[in-house]
Order: sequence, then C-alpha cells, then structure tokens
Amino acid sequence: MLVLSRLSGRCRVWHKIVRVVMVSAGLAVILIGFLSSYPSGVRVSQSLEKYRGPAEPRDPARIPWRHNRALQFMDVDRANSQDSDSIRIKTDLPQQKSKTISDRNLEFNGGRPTPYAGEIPDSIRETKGNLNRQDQRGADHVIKIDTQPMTEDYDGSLKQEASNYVRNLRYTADSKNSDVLNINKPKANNLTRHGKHGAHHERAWRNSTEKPARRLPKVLIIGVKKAGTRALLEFLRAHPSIESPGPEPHFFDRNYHRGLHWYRELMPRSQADQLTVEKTPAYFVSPEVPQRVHDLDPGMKLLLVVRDPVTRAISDYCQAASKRRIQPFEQMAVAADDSPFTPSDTGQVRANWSAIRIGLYAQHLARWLRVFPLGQIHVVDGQSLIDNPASELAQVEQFLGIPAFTKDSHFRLRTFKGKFPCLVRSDGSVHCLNNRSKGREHPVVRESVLRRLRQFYKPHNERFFNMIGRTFEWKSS
Ligand SMILES: Nc1ncnc2c1ncn2[C@@H]1O[C@H](COP(=O)(O)OS(=O)(=O)O)[C@@H](OP(=O)(O)O)[C@H]1O
Repeated sequence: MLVLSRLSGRCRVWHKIVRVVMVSAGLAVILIGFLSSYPSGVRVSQSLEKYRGPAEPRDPARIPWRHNRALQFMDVDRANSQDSDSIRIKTDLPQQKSKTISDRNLEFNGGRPTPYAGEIPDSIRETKGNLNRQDQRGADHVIKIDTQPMTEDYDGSLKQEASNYVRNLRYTADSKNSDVLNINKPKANNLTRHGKHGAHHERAWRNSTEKPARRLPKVLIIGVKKAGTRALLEFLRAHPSIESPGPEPHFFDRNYHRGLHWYRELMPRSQADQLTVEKTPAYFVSPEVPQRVHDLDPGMKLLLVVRDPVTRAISDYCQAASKRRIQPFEQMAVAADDSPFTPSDTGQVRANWSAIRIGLYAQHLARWLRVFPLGQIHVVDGQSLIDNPASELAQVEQFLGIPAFTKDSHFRLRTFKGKFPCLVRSDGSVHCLNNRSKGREHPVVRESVLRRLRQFYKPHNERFFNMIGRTFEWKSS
C-alpha cells in the first residue's frame, strides 16, 4: 500500500511537469509562427492601419506579401487627380537605395474597401501606376494614371473613386532588405500644381510661414446641376487664393452621417488666408441642406450657377440618357393630352420628373433664403460663364473678397467642342473640361414642346428674378 501511494504521488508530480512543458511548447510555437508571418520591415502607423481592408488573398504570381514594403500613403495631392491624369507625389527613399519604380512594382490596391468609395469599379481595377523618372531622394514624381476608364461617368463619382484608389496605392519593394518607401504629400513650398496659374500660386504658398492644413470650406457651389458648376469650379481653383477638392463631396446631403472629420479629410491643404471651395450641385435641391450648412457655418458664402431651365432640363436628360435607355425627351417632359405617344404643346408638363423639377429655381431658392440672407448668395450666369468667363469670374472674386486675378488671357474661347472656353495654364497648356460628360449633343426638341416648357417655367422664372433682383434672357414664349 505504502509503495503504491508513493508511486501515485510521483505520477502526479510528473503529470504536472509534462503539462507545463507542453503548454510552454505550444505557446512558443504560436509565438514563432506569428513572428515569422509578420512582414519584416513594414512600418505602418496606427492611423494608416485603419484604412487597410481585410488581408488580401495571396497571389502566387506576385511577390510574396511578406516581402512587400507596403505602405499606403494618404497625402497624394488628390485635387490634382481629378482633371488631369497625373498625380504628383514626393518620395522619401534614401539615395543609396534609389531604384527605378515602374509599373512592375507599383500597383494599385484594387478591390479593397476604401475609406470613401467602397468597391473600386472593375473598369479601373487593373489600372497601373507609373513613375516616370529615376527615383531620387525627395524627387518630385509624377505617377501617370490611365484615366480613360474613369471618364465613363459624369464628373464626380468615378473620378472620386479613382482618387480614392490612388490613396491606396502600394509600393512593393523587390528586395527584402530595401527600406520602407514613405510617400508623402510634397511640402507646400515645393508644391508645383497643375491647374494653377503657376508662379503666382506657388508664391502664395512660399511666402506663408503657416503650416498648410485641411480646412473646411468657406464657399460652396450649391448648384444648379448642369448649369456650368464644373466650369465655375475649374476656373475658380486656378486662383491663388482658392483651394478645392475635385470630386463632389455630397457631404450635406448623402454623406452627412459620416461626420465633419470625414468631410475635412476630403479637403486639400490650404493656408489660413486661402478659401476652400467645394461644389455639389445636389445641395441646391435637397431640402435638409440649407439648415445643415448654416449649422456648420452661418457665414458660408454660396455660389449658384443658373441656366435657362429648359436647356438645363435637356442637358440633364442627356446625362441620364448617356447612362441608360430612356424615352425621348419630349415624352419624358410633357404628358400628351390624348395619346401617351404624342406630346403636344397643351399637355401637362411632368413637374415631378427631376429634370423638370430642378429648374424650379424659385422654389429651391426660397428654402435657402429662409436660412441665409441674399447677400451671402451670388448668382452666376451660366451662359455668360461660357461667353465671357473672365468677367463672370471677376464678379465672383469680388463677392468672395479675394484679389482680382482672372484675366481674359486665362481663357481660350470656343475651343472645347467649338463652343466652350478652356483654361490656359501658366505653361501654355490648355485645360478643357471632360470631353465625354460636358457639351453633349442635345436632341432636337419640337418647337411646340419647347414653347410648352417655356410657358410652364415663365411664372417660376419671374418669381426667381424677383427674389434675386436680377433678370436673365431666358425665352419665356
Ligand atoms: N467651359 C465649359 N466647358 C464645358 N462645358 C461648359 C463650360 N462652361 C459651361 N459649360 C456647361 O456646363 C454644363 C454642365 O454643367 P455642370 O458642370 O454644372 O454639370 S454637372 O451638374 O456637374 O454634371 C454643360 O452642359 P451640356 O452642354 O449640356 O453638357 C455645358 O453647357
């Protein structure tokens, strides 16, 4: 009995020792496994980490993930990417590690969730970036991006996705031992921007001692959709006192729930004495927007571009028709008296159709005037913006209280599609608006239908003219 009880006591001790050894070995295996799977040399800050999507499935055709010195960079000059197909970045690669970066090792991070736009459209998923110069420390690089597939949609949405896409560009080093490549926005005083009138604008940055920061807009182009809002923004952002994001943020209407931090992050960096302007034409017709804008900044300056509502409706129709098959404009706009297929000059105008409803300027403006004084709203004549852009811009500059800058020589008239002005940059290059989404050919609309629409809009236009104390030469019969 004594022998048996001693033996069982020893067994318990051995049992305990074996358990401790096994647990320790298990923990060691897990720890080694974790350390070896972690990508060596990757330095990704917490703030960047949150923008990472779920881990990418490994693709054996690519360089293994653990060899990637992948760093997502946040501060690409996004505004630049909207209207040209190049994006300037600054690299921080030590000279001795200098290497040529080509589309072989620079790839877009397709398919990952992005902070703003969700899924990347298939059409641009395979787009490649390219640095066009030998890499040097601090070199100002230009990544060329094929924007062709991005121009399918009208301004805004796809372009915005494209720029988000670029935010998630990854650099893949091809050697295990190379340094992390930090790609940051160029410092303000080295910034050379497309779209600005060159030297003048750079001087504004260089003379300032303050750090550039992302600032919320002080000016909104609130509408009207299809009245020339993009042209106004493009012309305005050439001014040295103006900064703007290229895409439409849609903050006060559909993205309000995302909060001010989200909104501010969309803004480009600017100096304290510059004004940030954004344009989202949907603001003008969204009932909840005026109060929201006022809540943010009761001193917000508002720009409203207007155009003959009949032509505007046709332009709106063209945009919709470019995306999906829809009935002819005449049938969409006017309900026939006797037959649904023969619209006539006596039929009911379909005022509920958004293309018609947006043109009821007085109705929409009334909502804004409940919240903002008329003095804070400047109305831009969309037709004059085409015929005489410098003079229209001069009035905007005066309203915004920024130095007079825009001159006739900044424009080349009737250059785009033989009708529209284009911007002349300081280097002499000419910048026109998006070829596919602007200046679409309008369908021929019968005179009787046009007359019916003009009759319909007449009282609304007059009310609008009374509200703003100014008239426009829109035909009323
Ligand atoms: N410089 C220049 N270049 C090209 N187009 C110009 C320009 N200035 C004004 N426009 C007119 O702008 C119309 C499009 O208006 P928006 O930019 O407000 O459209 S959008 O709401 O942003 O989709 C567009 O309408 P459509 O011609 O019907 O396409 C143009 O008439």
